[in-house]
Amino acid sequence: MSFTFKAVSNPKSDTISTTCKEDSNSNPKSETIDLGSGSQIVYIPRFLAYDDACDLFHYINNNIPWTRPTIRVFGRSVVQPRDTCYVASAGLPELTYSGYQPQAYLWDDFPPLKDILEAVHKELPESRFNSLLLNRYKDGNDCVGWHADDEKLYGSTLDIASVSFGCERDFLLREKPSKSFKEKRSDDKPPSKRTKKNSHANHHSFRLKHGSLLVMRGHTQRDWVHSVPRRAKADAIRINLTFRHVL
Ligand SMILES: O=C(O)CCC(=O)C(=O)O
Ligand SMILES: [Fe+2]
Repeated sequence: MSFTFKAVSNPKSDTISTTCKEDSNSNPKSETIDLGSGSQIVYIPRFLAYDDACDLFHYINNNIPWTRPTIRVFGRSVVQPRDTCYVASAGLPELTYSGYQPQAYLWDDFPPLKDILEAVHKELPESRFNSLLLNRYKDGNDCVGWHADDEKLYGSTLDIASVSFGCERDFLLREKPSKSFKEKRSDDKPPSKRTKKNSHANHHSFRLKHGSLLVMRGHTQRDWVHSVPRRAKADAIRINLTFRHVL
């Protein structure tokens, strides 16, 4: 099964889809937040056309072999509060996080995921992602706690591209407390844009829309943590794909 969708956000594309009429005037095409010290967030609310994102949501929801693993958190075994799956190119080092090593599926097992990867690469031509962590939040009780994706196998200045489907959820970013390392760096620059009304200097919040793309760039994993907190009012499934580059 393969989809022939096109990302809608790339103005260079000559095949811009017009299937999504929703919010067409109320969303900017792309928003860049400079977090300072070489970290940025890029948010594209309508990366995928609405209908394409719906088709992909159903495919991923029904065809991915979701598991809800037990992980180690502060020395305790806990069931991860969301479903997960891992896809990676052949021959990469194995991923381990929180004492858990997910089975790596191949891109060829799920052709529509390759189509999304291709759309992401088109949007971010300088990126070469070779692995993907999938998360499924069944409702507002499912979440991901504060963390940074700073595992060694990603290297020090990775970009992570995050595509969301289904129920809108809040994605929060908070600066790590210790700045001693950053203050020694010569490329320290004050952030240029910290004016969003839902953002404080060291705290940002995005409501991630169906079909959106959010990119964490540069030193975001070194200097910031992120989370998707529980939300009592979220009563539907959200799926999130995070594309990463394993060295
Ligand atoms: O669901 C999200 O938006 C974020 C997921 C995440 O942070 C992760 O998989 O590391
Ligand atoms: Fe993460």
